[in-house]
Amino acid sequence: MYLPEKFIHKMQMLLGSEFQLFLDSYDDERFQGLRVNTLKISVEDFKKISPFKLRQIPWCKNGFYFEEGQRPAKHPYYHAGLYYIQEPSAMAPVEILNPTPKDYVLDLCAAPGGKSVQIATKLMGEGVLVTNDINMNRVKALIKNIELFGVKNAVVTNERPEKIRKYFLSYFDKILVDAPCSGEGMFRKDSSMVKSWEKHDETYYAPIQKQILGNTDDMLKEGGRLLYSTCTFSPEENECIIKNFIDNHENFRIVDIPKNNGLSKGMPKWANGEENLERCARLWPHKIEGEGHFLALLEKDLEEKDNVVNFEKNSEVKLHKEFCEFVKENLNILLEGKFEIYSNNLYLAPKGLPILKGLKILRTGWFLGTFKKNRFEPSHALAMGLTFKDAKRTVNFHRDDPNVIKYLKGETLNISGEKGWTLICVDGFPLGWAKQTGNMLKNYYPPAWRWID
Ligand SMILES: C[S@@+](CC[C@H](N)C(=O)[O-])C[C@H]1O[C@@H](n2cnc3c(N)ncnc32)[C@H](O)[C@@H]1O
Repeated sequence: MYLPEKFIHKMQMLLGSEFQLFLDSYDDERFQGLRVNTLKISVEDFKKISPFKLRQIPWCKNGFYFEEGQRPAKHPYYHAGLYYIQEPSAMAPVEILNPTPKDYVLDLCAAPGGKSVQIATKLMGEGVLVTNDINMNRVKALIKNIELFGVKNAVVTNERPEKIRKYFLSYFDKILVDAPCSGEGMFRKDSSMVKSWEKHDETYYAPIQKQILGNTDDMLKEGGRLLYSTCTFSPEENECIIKNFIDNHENFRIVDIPKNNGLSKGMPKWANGEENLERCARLWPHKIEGEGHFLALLEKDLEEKDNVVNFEKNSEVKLHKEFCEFVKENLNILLEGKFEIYSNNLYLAPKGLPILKGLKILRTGWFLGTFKKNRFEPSHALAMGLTFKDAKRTVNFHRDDPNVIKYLKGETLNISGEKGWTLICVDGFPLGWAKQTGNMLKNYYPPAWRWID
């Protein structure tokens, strides 16, 4: 494949005798992966129903390679949110950060959300995930993935890091900065990255990365952990960024990332010799079955005095009668917690949020639906966060039933049943809403998500 001369020359200087192996890896096949959504199905159960041949990705328990020619994005299970398709190395950062249930986690550069949904599966519905991206178009994809995965405890924002930091002083247990970068590690996966590298190389990205990372320090709790990752090789965007951060933040230290499963050490000599940079990790395409990545895990010391911030709950919203009726008529579960209404949209917010007035928020927890004239219309996100048993009326199709694709294409289904909102499922997993009237199921699958042949 075509690689820019300047890039080849630089990698040759950096890698010396290893360079030829590195270069040869560009002729190897690229690896493709999917990660099982354990909010909806266990890995064991997914393996039993998987239509794809799967092989374990060593650094991610829920992650599997699938073979070239298989098309998991064109399967009803994808529309049921049973997995996320993700480049295998990109599964490593969240595994290393390792959020646990009840953690408050920030994903600062999150779109399109591959790592956010991975964090959400680790939180198992507890704690809070604040997931942000500066680019509004990309935030739309982020919202789609959060909803498809059935994530209920995420707040989605579209803000600059310097604004977010003011709202969340000493709030987060874990922060992920999956920084925008020159993308050298993705050349094999996506050759268009070469073109964008020719426009913007490390000299463009390093100052942006420095600035983004520099805004995270006081959002982290004492003892909290921060993971910085890129999918590029250039030391200027990796070891040098971490060295600069550590030099300016005495209360942070680099935590050693175990060098197993093919992970290699960070390279101190590429950043003026700071020894502890060895504790970072590099994923090299000639050493693992995946693309190039860099990871640094940082921990904030415990001595620092915490800023005292009062994360008071907002006042409870008085629930409209239409929503209470909807729940009574259509669901077998009670929805309890902190409800919030923004421009007629009803949310069930995660517990423990600070007051967020002034931030550009697109989702604050589980989006349940919209109040329309004298009625409540359930959202697609509500359907995706329910299980088969949670709805009073369901229609469950086998994955090979032609009605599945008809439904995903937005067509009306000629099926009779009891009048009312009906949860359409594939093999027991919700796909979305339909409304039964007479002998027809009127389709409420979101137009923007429709199946295209
Ligand atoms: C490598 S991508 C993130 C990929 C994502 N973490 C995932 O796993 O799907 C980097 C993201 O950073 C965003 N970004 C760029 N500058 C930013 C900034 N100053 N603050 C927040 N996000 C930023 C870009 O819009 C882009 O979506």
